[in-house]
Amino acid sequence: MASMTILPGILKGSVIVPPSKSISHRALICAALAEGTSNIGNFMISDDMMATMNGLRALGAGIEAEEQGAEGIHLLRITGIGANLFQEGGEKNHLEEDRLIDCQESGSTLRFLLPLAGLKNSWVTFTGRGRLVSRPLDVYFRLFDEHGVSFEKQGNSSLPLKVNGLLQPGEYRVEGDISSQFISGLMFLLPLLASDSRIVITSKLESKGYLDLTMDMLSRFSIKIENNHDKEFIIKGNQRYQKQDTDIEGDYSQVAFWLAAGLLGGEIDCLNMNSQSLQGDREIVNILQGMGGRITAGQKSIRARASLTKGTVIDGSQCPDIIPVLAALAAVSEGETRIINAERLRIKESDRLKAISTELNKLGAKVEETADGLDILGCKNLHGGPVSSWNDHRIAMALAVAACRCTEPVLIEGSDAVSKSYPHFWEDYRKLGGRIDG
Ligand SMILES: O=C(O)C1=C[C@@H](OP(=O)(O)O)[C@@H](O)[C@H](O)C1
Ligand SMILES: C=C(OP(=O)(O)O)C(=O)O
Repeated sequence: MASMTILPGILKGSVIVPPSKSISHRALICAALAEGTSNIGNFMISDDMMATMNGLRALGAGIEAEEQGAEGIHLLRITGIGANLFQEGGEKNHLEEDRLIDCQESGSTLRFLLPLAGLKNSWVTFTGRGRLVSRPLDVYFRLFDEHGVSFEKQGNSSLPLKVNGLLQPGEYRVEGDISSQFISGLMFLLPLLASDSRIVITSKLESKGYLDLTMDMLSRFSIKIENNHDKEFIIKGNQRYQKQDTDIEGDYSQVAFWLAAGLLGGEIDCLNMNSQSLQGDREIVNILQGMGGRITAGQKSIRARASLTKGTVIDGSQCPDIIPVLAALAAVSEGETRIINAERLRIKESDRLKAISTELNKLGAKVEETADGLDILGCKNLHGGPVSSWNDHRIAMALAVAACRCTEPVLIEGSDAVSKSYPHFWEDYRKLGGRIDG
């Protein structure tokens, strides 16, 4: 496990925000299911992306990557599985044999690729590590029982998991408040089945913006889903993905770190953004402005300038991934902040409510965990000291932002966790003037 020491100081300058991880997963999967070759530009190969790329290769897709510029950005050429997936004995029909898919620590990879294993009558084994082995999968287990897929696992942990198709079309009743990833996963698969299906949402729908991203990418690849007021999704069977070229836009979950850092003392220009994006984490702009942050959003860039931010109430139900960095900012903002409806943060790469409150408090913050969120009383500065990332990329990056307001060095243990979504985070931190040892 690597560690880094961040010396006191502010960040200033401009940064090219990495491409959206969520959109990249979706573009990869759609291209892999299409007939013919699709090109995906501005694609960054992080650990999670590698997991999805390798998983799709195991299912039969061809994926080649060519460097497209600085900082790990690539152009991918994806030869889709297309109709071969359905032809018994087809030349590229790799699903005839047992397949192994290592999802590493990526919840999206596991939950998006699992239903695809239900396209063929052969065993596919899913593995993973870290917290992924205990993140919830019960929704799928129930649906697999109801729709004709066998699975085998050992004891209480979900992984390794062996699955054997064929998933049957029909009615899929899914809770809306555990993970939207189950719903996205079904949306990728159900259009390929021989007859129509519908997904019925049985409780409050959270992380809804991620379903919008899924349906948007599906429609770009010619797959249609009818949305009945986010309560029911009607999906015709026998649809076919059509190849498509696309470029990935900047990531609003990642820009959140740089915007918060900009408000804490410097002035940061964040480039490569799409002001019309469907990403739910675009809400970061409104939340930061609501806290008094001087944020100026243009068509393709967002600027954050040093500001005296104030506490507020933040509802985490639709934008879970930006909560850790908002907690870090709130810890050094004037007054109280309440983060509510954020229970799902407990089932991410760490229990993020526990992780961020524990680590910010080590730095001298005043954060209390509640059942579904955090109560934070802002301080002018934090002192610094040793903290842990809990092996969670978003905790590591949030602590790096908090370090901008620390009077002493901050030692982050497990700083390499950033490779899950943003492998060159520390280089960008340095480019913005951050002083790092290690
Ligand atoms: O679909 C996606 O790309 C994601 C959905 C969200 O998960 P939940 O729906 O489980 O909240 C989010 O936290 C995750 O980082 C990415
Ligand atoms: C929770 C995350 O991703 P995943 O669910 O794909 O592991 C994340 O990136 O914060």
